[in-house]
Amino acid sequence: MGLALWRMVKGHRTASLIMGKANRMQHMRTLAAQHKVAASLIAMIDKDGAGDWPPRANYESWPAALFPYRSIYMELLPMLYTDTPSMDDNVNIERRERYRVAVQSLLRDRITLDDVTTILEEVEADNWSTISRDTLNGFYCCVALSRHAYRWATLPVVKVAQLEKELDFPPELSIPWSYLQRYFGCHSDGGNHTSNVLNNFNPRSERIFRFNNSLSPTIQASEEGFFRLLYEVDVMSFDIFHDIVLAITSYKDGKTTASLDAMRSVNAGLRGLFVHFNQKMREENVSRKVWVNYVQSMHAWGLGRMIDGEWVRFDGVSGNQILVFQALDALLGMETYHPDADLKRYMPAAQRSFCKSIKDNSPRTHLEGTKDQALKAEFETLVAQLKRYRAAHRSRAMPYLKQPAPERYHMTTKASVLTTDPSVSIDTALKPLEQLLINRSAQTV
Ligand code: HEM
Repeated sequence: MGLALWRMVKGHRTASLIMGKANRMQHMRTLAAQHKVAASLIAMIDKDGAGDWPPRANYESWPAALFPYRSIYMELLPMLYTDTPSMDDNVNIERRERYRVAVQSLLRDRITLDDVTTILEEVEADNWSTISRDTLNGFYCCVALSRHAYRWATLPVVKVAQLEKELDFPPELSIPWSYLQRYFGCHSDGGNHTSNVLNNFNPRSERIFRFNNSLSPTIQASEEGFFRLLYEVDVMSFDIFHDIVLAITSYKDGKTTASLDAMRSVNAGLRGLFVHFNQKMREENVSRKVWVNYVQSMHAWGLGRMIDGEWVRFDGVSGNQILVFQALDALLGMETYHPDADLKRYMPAAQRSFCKSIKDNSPRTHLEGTKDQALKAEFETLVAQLKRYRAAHRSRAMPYLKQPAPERYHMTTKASVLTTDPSVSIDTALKPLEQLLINRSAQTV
């Protein structure tokens, strides 16, 4: 099902509920005055989303002080990327050095850091006269991706880059990042799903930063197809968030039938999302042959540093940071997939708050006997659907990770390098990650 067809089906399924995104948004704003869960959704939409969901990211009206960041990334993409990575470490070390020196020199020449920090100080003081929230989102994406590009400095990822454990960033990339980390309440040195994936689309759903400049149609289409699939998951999620809030607040207000309608709508929304996932996570949309090295590479991280006497290695961007699955798990009352420290590293504060508020207010544990029988059944349907989704995700995802990529060690964005031992097979190396997925499915009850 394409997004257009999904929109038609969705219009039909929500007939008994509030129609149209603007009306739904307005209704949430009204509910926010009385219900914490609605208030936390609105707070998230206003802060991370710049007034919408998926987040709005503006690439048209940037303050002059920030604009060079964008042009430097674009200008140096041909130096960052190659279709045929070398198997020679020395060649790759040289390439990495060349890219980093070029970045440092352009940043130094074109960026006036004081002007950048003045803007970010204003944001910190909640003064939006120089930059709008949607422009800040675009800038968040740009700095995050520029940091990922600087970190790898050779795409596809190669072994010498994977062995790097620690890295100093140029001040133009490190100082703004600490402001952005504070503003979004998200502490990883690397980017996250919001900064790298969602904010990389403008309001016309066009993707701004690409990670390859290959002429290969398969590489181009797979990069586009994969990130568009992820973005569209969040396009579909807005209605699910709305319906989750409606299910909770209606129940609290004693309107059991309205709560039941909303839960049915949550399940219908997830069904639509699941169909979309099944149709787009396919060879013709995202090729297995190129995904691991040409699509996923950029979003890994795998660098660390000492924090309070402890070595911390940060993960890269993973599907595990997608909000809707965390929101649905919270509605079921499940523990979070991420431990608390990881949540703070990889999920913006407003998104964490929304999920916590769903969990704190979910009616599931209060459902009683025959009165709430139908609602209980809808929760069971949600469990079954999520389990089905998790099984499908595992069986679709694993073959992508098992494709040969001789220029690199086995790696995933979460675990970084899995092993440097050539005698360890990819199946063995991936076992612990596959186990995580199996465990999550078993915890879905
Ligand atoms: C080639 C594509 C993909 C691969 C290879 C892949 C691989 C993985 C792996 C290995 C994990 C477990 C480790 C971790 O937490 O990062 C994971 C987790 C996860 N992925 Fe994916 N994934 C892919 C695409 C997707 C897509 C398209 C979605 C969403 C539509 C998604 C959603 C998730 C979620 C929600 C989790 C957390 C576990 C859970 O809640 O069940 N992934 N993925």
